[in-house]
Amino acid sequence: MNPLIIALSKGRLLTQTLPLLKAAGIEPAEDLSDSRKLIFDTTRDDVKFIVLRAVDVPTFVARGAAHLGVSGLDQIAEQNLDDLYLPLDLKVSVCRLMTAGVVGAPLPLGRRRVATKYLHLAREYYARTGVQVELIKLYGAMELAPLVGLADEIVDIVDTGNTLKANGLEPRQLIMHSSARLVANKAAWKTRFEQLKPLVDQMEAALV
Ligand SMILES: Nc1ncnc2c1ncn2[C@@H]1O[C@H](COP(=O)(O)OP(=O)(O)OP(=O)(O)O)[C@@H](O)[C@H]1O
Ligand SMILES: O=P(O)(O)OC[C@H]1O[C@H](OP(=O)(O)OP(=O)(O)O)[C@H](O)[C@@H]1O
Repeated sequence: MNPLIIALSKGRLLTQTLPLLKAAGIEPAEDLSDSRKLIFDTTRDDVKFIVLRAVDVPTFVARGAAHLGVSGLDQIAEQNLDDLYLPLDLKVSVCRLMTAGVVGAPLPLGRRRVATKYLHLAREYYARTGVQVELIKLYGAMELAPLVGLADEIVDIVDTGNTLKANGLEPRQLIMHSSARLVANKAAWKTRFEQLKPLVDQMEAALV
């Protein structure tokens, strides 16, 4: 059988996932974080890691280019892809997707300008709550948008709230809770069940 491909992303998800994979007997053969390589051997001959941008992990797994991956539920929900199965909540990278705005600033009576990288989830949320919005797609530093008059509100990830506070913003409405999830390709979950199930069970046993 071809090696099992696990899609990971650098940053907080990687740091928090590697100990769980280690508990399942899988470690990278070299340090992932300061390498330019994108495919890595592991301590198991039948397992390889690929390293992607966090936002791309659901795509690789949904299309079967990776069998398993780690992604935030926010990203999974935003992309709303078929063919993904979520066998395990890793209970790390816990955060909330929220609306936020300048402390005390009134909202416009008419259409609200909202800056976010979560276009799909934001559109769904405002439609559900009956608010007319103009969505402005950004790729980062969302907190800046209300400060310079680009937007009336943002939709972004909040954890401690420190980033909002440091920029004079306040959290408003909760859209969803998120945490890191193991994502499996649905077909692979069936065809490779004997290989995947023990791995997921070992990771689950290592959760604190
Ligand atoms: N401050 C935070 N605290 C806890 N979890 C977070 C926080 N920010 C993001 N996350 C979660 O971690 C996931 C990955 O975030 P990360 O910052 O590693 O990637 P990214 O910013 O989406 O991607 P990139 O750095 O490639 O632009 C997010 O999808 C979200 O679920
Ligand atoms: O409530 P807090 O604990 O302050 O966390 C929230 C911040 O964390 C994320 O950014 P991150 O630090 O991942 O940087 P990024 O913009 O590169 O994703 C998110 O986009 C917020 O800006």
